Amino acid sequence: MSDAAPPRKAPDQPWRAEGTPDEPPRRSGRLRGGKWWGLLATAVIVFVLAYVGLHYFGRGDEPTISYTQFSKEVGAGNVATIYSKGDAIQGELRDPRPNPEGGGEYTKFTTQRPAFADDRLWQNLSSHGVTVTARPVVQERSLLANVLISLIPIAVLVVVWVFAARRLGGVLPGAGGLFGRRGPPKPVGLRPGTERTTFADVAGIDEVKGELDDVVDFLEHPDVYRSMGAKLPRGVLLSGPPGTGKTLLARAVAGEAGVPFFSASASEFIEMIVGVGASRVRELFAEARKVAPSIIFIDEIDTIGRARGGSASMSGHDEREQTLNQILTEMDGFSGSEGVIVIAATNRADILDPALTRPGRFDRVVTVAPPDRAGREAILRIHTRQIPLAPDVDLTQMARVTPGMTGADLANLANEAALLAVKRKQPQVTAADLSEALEKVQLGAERTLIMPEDDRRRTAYHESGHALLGMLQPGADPVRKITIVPRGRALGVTMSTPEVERYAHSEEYLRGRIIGALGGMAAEEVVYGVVTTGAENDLEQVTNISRGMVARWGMSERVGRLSALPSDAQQAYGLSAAPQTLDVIDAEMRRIVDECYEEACHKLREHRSRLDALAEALLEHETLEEADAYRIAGIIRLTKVGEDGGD
Ligand SMILES: Nc1ncnc2c1ncn2[C@@H]1O[C@H](COP(=O)(O)OP(=O)(O)OP(=O)(O)O)[C@@H](O)[C@H]1O
Ligand SMILES: [Zn+2]
Repeated sequence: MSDAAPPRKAPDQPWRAEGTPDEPPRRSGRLRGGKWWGLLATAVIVFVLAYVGLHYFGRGDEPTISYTQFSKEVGAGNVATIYSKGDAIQGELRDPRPNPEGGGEYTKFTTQRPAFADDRLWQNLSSHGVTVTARPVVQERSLLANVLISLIPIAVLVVVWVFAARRLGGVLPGAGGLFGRRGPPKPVGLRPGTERTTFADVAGIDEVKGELDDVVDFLEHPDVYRSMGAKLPRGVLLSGPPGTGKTLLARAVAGEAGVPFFSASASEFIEMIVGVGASRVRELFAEARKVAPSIIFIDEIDTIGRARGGSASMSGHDEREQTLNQILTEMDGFSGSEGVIVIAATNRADILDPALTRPGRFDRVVTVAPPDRAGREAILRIHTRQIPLAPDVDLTQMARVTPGMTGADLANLANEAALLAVKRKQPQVTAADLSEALEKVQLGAERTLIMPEDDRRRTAYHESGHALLGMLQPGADPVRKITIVPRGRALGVTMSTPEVERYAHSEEYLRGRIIGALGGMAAEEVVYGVVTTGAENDLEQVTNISRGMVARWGMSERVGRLSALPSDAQQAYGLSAAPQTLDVIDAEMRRIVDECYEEACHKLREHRSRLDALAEALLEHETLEEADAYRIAGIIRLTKVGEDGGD
């Protein structure tokens, strides 16, 4: 939109767009546009006030004369015309008279007839040839004036509205619609001098950054990818609890690549009338395509993307579905080389419509977990970059006492501490400010799951049990990472992946897997004597592997070398397992699992000091990488010839 273009009518847009710092013309265009609006609004107000003033108060040339004076002039035959309304009289003389109030002569005048006057005025007027008009001009004028006056508050409101709307970047519903904040994407939210967000502003989620690296690379060099005919992800779904930095990450991807960033919240699409959401989605994508490569960020995608068949009201439901379909249609419509990448965020990935995660849509799902201790320290460093810290502040210690807190919580913590320091008129933020702020933030941060200390300890032992047994089994998949940072419904995770892809598994390997999976429960039993409910997933694994061993892979003497559980194809031919066979399968599975559990407990007792060491290290660091885990457990990882050794 050129600077002086007249306001165009357009639907308001629920998204915000941010240019990049390399696009100054657009930004300054918006600034000048703002001034122009200000000038116009001021001019309108001045004009209205002046007009009203002139018409309403601007009759200083008609002096008010006394009724006595007026009667005298009538009697003298000097009154030419009068206009009257009620008892108010306005009139004109034939010959000018000296003003009784002083100030020269007058011909026009106004006066007021007293209610008690009993002077047969009408006869008097007609006998002296006065033209009498009963609908005075003054009424017409005051009507106009009244209209204008009543317009003033509206005008003021409108002006305030426009300014507020521009300030808030279109957050006010409808304001943009009336006043045409349309045209090319406006870099709202990027004030001059604001630095762009980059990966340097994001800490504690390095894996996630790693997963987004190629997206950045693609946005930076779309031509390279295009000339190779390479297809790129169209949609990335960031899934994780609130405050873990999903929005920040999306913005950082745009910042790293130096491309425009459009952000919208899915809930904003569906607040309005049916059908509007879909058309807004269309507009949003059209705008993003115009300036591609670019990023569209859709927050709270679950509000429109939840699996169909929910209990929403009819119209709300329709609107949601239409909006969702429009998003899917737009994404399907990408040729894949346009360079518009959609990043969506949710904290409920579990309820999303599977249509969203189909190939060609949000086919890359990236989990964003709350940070571990080292991550929290890094985040605290980022958010205290601008804050002068007293020498007694120890961010490492701060990270240690903030388990479970997210990036947003930590940012809030740093800010609260700074506010306290300001209130106390200190030159620097001290350790005392930080710990007081922590109390305040923890009280307020209900959404954060802060695990009680004994639950953390139990989780640390549980994961250490899995990990240690994984490390002790000869030939088991190496342990890659252990963490007690909660992810989704899991309180902790131990990851082990094979060195090379395996296609056939020995019985020993499978038993090792079962022992490892039981390691968490076994550790709880060894250390606490009782087992908690955190092992559901472990038991699922155990069941699957043992059933396979017994019923599929012929690893049980009693069942024999039979495929005792018919496959789908076999079932189609009417094959099913005999009830006796099922009983035997059951008994054999139990035998294997019981043996494995015995062995797990036995091994953990034997290596109790290693178990303790791992658990303590986990409590301290929350996450252990492969090399550290093996070092702390004091286990030398045996590598096969030709493989790269660990550390
Ligand atoms: N990993 C992080 N590194 C640095 N700062 C972070 C991080 N995570 C969160 N923050 C801080 O918290 C703020 C809020 O995070 P953000 O809005 O990106 O979280 P979110 O995951 O999108 O949350 P929500 O689901 O509530 O929208 C960020 O602007 C940033 O200041
Ligand atoms: Zn477990």
